[in-house]
Amino acid sequence: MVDARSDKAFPVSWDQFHRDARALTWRLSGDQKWQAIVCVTRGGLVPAAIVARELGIRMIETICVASYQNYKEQGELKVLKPVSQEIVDLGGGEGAGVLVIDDLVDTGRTARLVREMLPKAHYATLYSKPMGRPLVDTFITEVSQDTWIYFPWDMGLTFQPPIVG
Ligand SMILES: O=P(O)(O)OC[C@H]1O[C@H](OP(=O)(O)OP(=O)(O)O)[C@H](O)[C@@H]1O
Ligand code: HPA
Ligand SMILES: [Mg+2]
Repeated sequence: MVDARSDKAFPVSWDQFHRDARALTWRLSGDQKWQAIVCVTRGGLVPAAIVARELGIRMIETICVASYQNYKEQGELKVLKPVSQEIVDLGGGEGAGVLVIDDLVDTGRTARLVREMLPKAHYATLYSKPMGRPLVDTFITEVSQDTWIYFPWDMGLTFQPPIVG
């Protein structure tokens, strides 16, 4: 489980995730009226649902990318479905007025690719690591590069042996 990339664990409960998603929404709820949310699947689906509910946004698009296989190993970045031209053209083009939501930025490779498609969009994540941070406009919590974030949908309740005994 421990490797050079991530020897610390940052487990996030459903409660914490929900609180962080609401905190992100507060930061995004200023004067700007978002025309649409683009969520980066699959990790962006859950935060996007919460943010969309809080901001009253019903225009929601996906961009489907995959890169991490076998957990923690990043492979080739694959775009399985790009964002539609209709969404790119909103607000005058290049994604202006569009809010991109993902669960986190790590190396920033995913964010860089999405930004090429939507250069004027606002990129928001719940969590960030130092390498990806320059690519995000708004985020809630930063963890170190060698930390692995465990999302609630990837975990379950397990018995913990007593500390003594
Ligand atoms: O900054 P990066 O190093 O590119 O990593 C961040 C991306 O990695 C994860 O997605 P993943 O490709 O594992 O797919 P998933 O969302 O379907 O889990 C995460 O949800 C981000 O989208
Ligand atoms: O720290 C992480 N946790 C879960 N998925 C990820 N994908 C890239 N980095 C991470
Ligand atoms: Mg993802």
